[in-house]
Amino acid sequence: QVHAPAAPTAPFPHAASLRIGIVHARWNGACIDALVEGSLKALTAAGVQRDNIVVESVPGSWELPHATARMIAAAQTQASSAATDLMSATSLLDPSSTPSSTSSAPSAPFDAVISIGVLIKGSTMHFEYISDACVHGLMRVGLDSNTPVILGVLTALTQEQAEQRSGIGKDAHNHGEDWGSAAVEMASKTKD
Ligand SMILES: O=Nc1c(NC[C@H](O)[C@H](O)[C@H](O)CO)[nH]c(=O)[nH]c1=O
Repeated sequence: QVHAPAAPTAPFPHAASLRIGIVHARWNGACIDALVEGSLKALTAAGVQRDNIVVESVPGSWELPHATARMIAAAQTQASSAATDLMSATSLLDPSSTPSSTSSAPSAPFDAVISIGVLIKGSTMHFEYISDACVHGLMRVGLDSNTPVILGVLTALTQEQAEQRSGIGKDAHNHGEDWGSAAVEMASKTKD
């Protein structure tokens, strides 16, 4: 089994301020739980604050592109509307004005999102169609939103393959850890 290249050793100075989203499907729950935990482990080990990681779930991998797009868009809208409120409340034209409410600082958009799903081949072509649509959909969401979307979708031919890549079993490797490292690296690139 080929492992991802080691993450760059350079520390990521912005890690403590990064906001990371994780969207995960619920099919094949044992693998999903392990992959999410592996991603969280790598993110926090790199210095990302657990409070800055938002985790959401969807029924299956088919729903990942839509949910990922909505998670990114919601955070961007919330951040821009909060910033607008702040600006309108402290009008530069009227220095005496003060913020109307003690609103907290605008919530920031996500710096990267990890989309996690586990697809296992069955006896029909369902697996192929969902896998293809999901992977291409996630690529499009990342490009359209200009937010790094990390591909955390296992497309396994057998249960054993899925478990091996979820860190379950002898000599298994949890790919969730690689996805967490990739998220920090890509998110940091937009901060540098
Ligand atoms: O069928 N197998 C799988 C699956 N099917 C459900 C699909 O993603 C979707 O949720 C439903 O079709 C409803 O839209 N979803 C997975 O994540 N893994 C699978 O292995």
